[in-house]
Amino acid sequence: MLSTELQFTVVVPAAGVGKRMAADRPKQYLTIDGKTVLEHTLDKLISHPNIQHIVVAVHPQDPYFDGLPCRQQPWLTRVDGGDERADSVLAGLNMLAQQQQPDWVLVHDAARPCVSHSEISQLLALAEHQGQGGLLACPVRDTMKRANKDQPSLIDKTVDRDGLWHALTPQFFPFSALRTALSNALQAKIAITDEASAMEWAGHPVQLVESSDKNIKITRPDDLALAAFYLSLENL
Ligand SMILES: Nc1ccn([C@@H]2O[C@H](COP(=O)(O)OP(=O)(O)OP(=O)(O)O)[C@@H](O)[C@H]2O)c(=O)n1
Ligand SMILES: C[C@](O)(CO)[C@H](O)COP(=O)(O)O
Repeated sequence: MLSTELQFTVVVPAAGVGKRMAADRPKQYLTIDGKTVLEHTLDKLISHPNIQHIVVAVHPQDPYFDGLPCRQQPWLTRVDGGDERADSVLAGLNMLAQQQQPDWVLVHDAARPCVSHSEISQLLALAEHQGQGGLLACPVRDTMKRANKDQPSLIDKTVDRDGLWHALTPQFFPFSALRTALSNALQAKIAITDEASAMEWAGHPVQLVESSDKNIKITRPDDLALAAFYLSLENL
């Protein structure tokens, strides 16, 4: 059990437009049980006993965020997001660097409201025992195929799934190392789709912490009902 003296800050990238969801608004503002996906995620995070502050990266022209009841909470800071998720995360890290320079930082997708406190605690324990950062992940369970580049509906080959994992969030790293790695990777035009890939590129070891596959990222239309189902299980 983590000591509650250990308190952490989370950067939540929430500046996406949700193209794949194809809804009338960005998916983080779609609602489940009368609450937006973003609010579900923020409530889940701030109710964890070891989380004290959240920096949310929001699209500069976002018309929804300022209308959320939690907007005035002292534990919440807004920052303008960027063109890509990695730019939004870096904007949050740069905001934190001006305020507090924490030892460690969590990064968690706004679109992942189903993460559990126990999974977050398992990840945070890396700060006490390993000293190396890591991410929540779940092992691949299906046979994996790579499509033919020229004929995408044709299989090019089967990919050995042994040792393959789905990277999820939160991802948890020493603050200064992550900010440097992410900034340098973006300057080098490296394709960065999660924080771990920046840390890997910079040569840091990254730990895999097994997570439930309930910790889905709401991405496509069917995901919203699935997330609602998983959230309903939390109240049983
Ligand atoms: N420029 C961006 C792009 C994405 N995100 C956030 O990163 C998380 C994961 O990204 P993704 O699922 O790809 O969200 P979208 O980019 O909105 O989805 P799409 O790719 O379908 O447009 C989401 O919480 C999203 O809001 C962000 O903060 N800034
Ligand atoms: C960070 C992430 O959720 C880990 O799987 C994923 O890389 C986000 O990718 P997206 O294309 O921005 O959804």
